[in-house]
Amino acid sequence: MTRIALIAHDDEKPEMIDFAESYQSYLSTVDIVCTGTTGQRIAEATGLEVERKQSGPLGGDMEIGAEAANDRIDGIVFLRDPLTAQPHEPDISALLRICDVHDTPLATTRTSAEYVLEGLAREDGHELD
Ligand SMILES: O=C(CO)COP(=O)(O)O
Repeated sequence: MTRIALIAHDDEKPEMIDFAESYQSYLSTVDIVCTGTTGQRIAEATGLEVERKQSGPLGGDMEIGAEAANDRIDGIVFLRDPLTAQPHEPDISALLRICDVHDTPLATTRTSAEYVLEGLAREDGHELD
């Protein structure tokens, strides 16, 4: 089954929830994996079933990166906060790098996230509303 990672920094969590609501019908057909707090917020807001890793600062980005390194992830939406320094910046950079290495589709903005989801949905033969 298609496996999609959803990750958002704190300032971007409202945007991520809005995004997940917009694509809820498609997201309900795939496996979703999230960093801890993002997953909790998405599950509460949408009722979608999500697998939650550690929170980002506690290693969640690295857990998702490990899956990307094993080609287990079909796409990642990572809404980063471009204006706030993160204590776990090395982990974030490592995740982005491993996506480059494995050609894992990665979106870091709302519009690029829409393009990635639309591409994955098309591959899955899912009609978006
Ligand atoms: O920090 C994050 C990604 O780098 C996100 O972690 P949370 O989803 O646990 O807030």
